[in-house]
Amino acid sequence: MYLTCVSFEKIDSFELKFVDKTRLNVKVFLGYYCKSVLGNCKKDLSSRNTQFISVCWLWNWRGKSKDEDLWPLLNDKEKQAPNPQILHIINPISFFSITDSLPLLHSLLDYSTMASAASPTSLSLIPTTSSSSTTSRNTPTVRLPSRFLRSPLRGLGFAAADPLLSAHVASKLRSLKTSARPMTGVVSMAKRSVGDLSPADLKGKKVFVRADLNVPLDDSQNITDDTRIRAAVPTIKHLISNGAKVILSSHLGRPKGVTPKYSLAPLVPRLSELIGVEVVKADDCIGPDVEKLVASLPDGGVLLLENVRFYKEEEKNDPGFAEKLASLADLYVNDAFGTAHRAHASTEGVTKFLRPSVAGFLLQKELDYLDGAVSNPKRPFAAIVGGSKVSSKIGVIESLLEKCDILLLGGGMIFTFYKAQGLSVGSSLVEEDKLDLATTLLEKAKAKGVSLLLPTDVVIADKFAPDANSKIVPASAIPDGWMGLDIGPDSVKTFNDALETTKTVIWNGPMGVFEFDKFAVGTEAIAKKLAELSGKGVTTIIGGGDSVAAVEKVGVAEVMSHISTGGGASLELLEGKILPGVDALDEAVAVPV
Ligand SMILES: Nc1ncnc2c1ncn2[C@@H]1O[C@H](COP(=O)(O)OP(=O)(O)O)[C@@H](O)[C@H]1O
Ligand SMILES: O=C(OP(=O)(O)O)[C@H](O)COP(=O)(O)O
Repeated sequence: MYLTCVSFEKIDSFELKFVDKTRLNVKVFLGYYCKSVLGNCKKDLSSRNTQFISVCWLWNWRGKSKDEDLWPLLNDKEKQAPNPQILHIINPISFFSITDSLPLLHSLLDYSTMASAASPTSLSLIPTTSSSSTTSRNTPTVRLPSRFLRSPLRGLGFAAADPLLSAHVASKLRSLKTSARPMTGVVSMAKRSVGDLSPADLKGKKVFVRADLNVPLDDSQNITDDTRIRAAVPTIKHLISNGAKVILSSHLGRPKGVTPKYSLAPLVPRLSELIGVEVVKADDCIGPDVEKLVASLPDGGVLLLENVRFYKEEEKNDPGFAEKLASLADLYVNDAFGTAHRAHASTEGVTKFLRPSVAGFLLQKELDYLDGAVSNPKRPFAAIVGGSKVSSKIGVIESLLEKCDILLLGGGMIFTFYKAQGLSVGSSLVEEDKLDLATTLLEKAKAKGVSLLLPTDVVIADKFAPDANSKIVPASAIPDGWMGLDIGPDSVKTFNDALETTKTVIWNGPMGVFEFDKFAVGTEAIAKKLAELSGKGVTTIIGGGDSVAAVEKVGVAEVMSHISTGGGASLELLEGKILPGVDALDEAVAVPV
């Protein structure tokens, strides 16, 4: 039996068709990632007479062309596999939540029970609108009503790894068991967590923990916001209290080679204080000296490796470098949610060399929360995007236009849009190669009826410094030699009015250079507005190192619904993208049938 979901995006119902007569041998994949589902299917393609149920309801796969879909993941032999149902996995998009899936699953399984009693068979899910080579006029069909479909919804998190559901499906499958061949199990595709490891798995083990300790530092190397360090503590404490030796790794900033300014050394005192253990600091992240420090690490000890981005191999996800990192440890825990959208050596590469590779508590918590809140947001849903990582974040806007009702842009992002509209932007931050994209995005927003608001006035400065001369000008009147460093008061008012109607707001990227008091007004005003909305029951999610630092500075972090340690990561999650750092981790263990 092989059952998979095929693009549900533009359809409101689909059919279940019995397409093949084979002996019943059921394998169920409850999947979040079609990629993983396919990976698992591939393992079994070679074995004859294995059929699958693949219920991959949570992954919203947006393959735009054949090259981007799952087809290329199959090798030539697999593409010609005798099992024709494999074709249906080419572009699976599914939108079910666990709750929605239960009745669906029940009906599938009940129906397959009936069908198997009559004639052992194979199932395939085919959209009603599609034509399929495996559809035959005589195939029995069940039409599932559109209420089983919830669109557009996707998931990634651990909350959905409902063991009850896995157990339920397993018991259903037991009732389908035939003597012909045994059934294999129910695989819930959620990720394995550090909490799933037993004390015996951890005692005396060297654990490579990738955290995101990319905290803001001032010119004197003082930590200006320790949110990310605090967020990393529960996993580290759990490991040391179970007698593990923690080898802690992180990046800081975006250094090009070894740069003392980006050393992790300034984090050691705060980290030690929060963990309650004197953290040892290595001057490198690989090599003989590090190996010696690891060898002398006691059970329950913590060794902080130097900034992993001092090696260019980190961002290149160089396998040799990943292997060197991995060679320091016995197992891997990824707790770096803020960096989970990067396929780097310490977030993705190491998983190829370390088993188990599991998620830390922070990663788990972030996915649990964000998945629920942004995959099915209460509306109107607004996103506020600012900050300085224009090239990373401008691309996200296209997807946000699909999800949001209101999109507010601020920070360094806006000048690329102004310039694209023919305005002069002085010496403001501009991504020249994104001008066309900015124009397209403005047109798309209009066509989709999304309220995309750009600031109408800006605070400009004559230099990038806290003591710069400043003035407020309309967005259309930035003189040469001046740069925009904050949004102006009219824009704050317009943004506040727009936010007034919302039920969910996600914010990533400050509205201005809030580190300088003169240019912090716009950011602080938005922070205060979101705090006020939180008090009225609006879901408010703040993501990103600097955005979180900004709300901490204003003293309103506590009242927000969720403070996320990842800005780019939370936006990519919202986009429906696979986060490679999550994807690479071990799947949760199968429930045997
Ligand atoms: N108009 C601007 N010009 C230059 N830098 C800006 C501007 N507005 C905001 N920034 C800077 O953006 C940085 C934060 O950007 P980013 O890293 O994208 O946000 P986050 O860390 O919240 O994800 C801050 O250091 C801030 O000073
Ligand atoms: O600060 C981070 O991301 P964020 O600014 O999107 O929150 C993470 O540490 C990732 O850093 P990167 O965007 O340099 O890969």
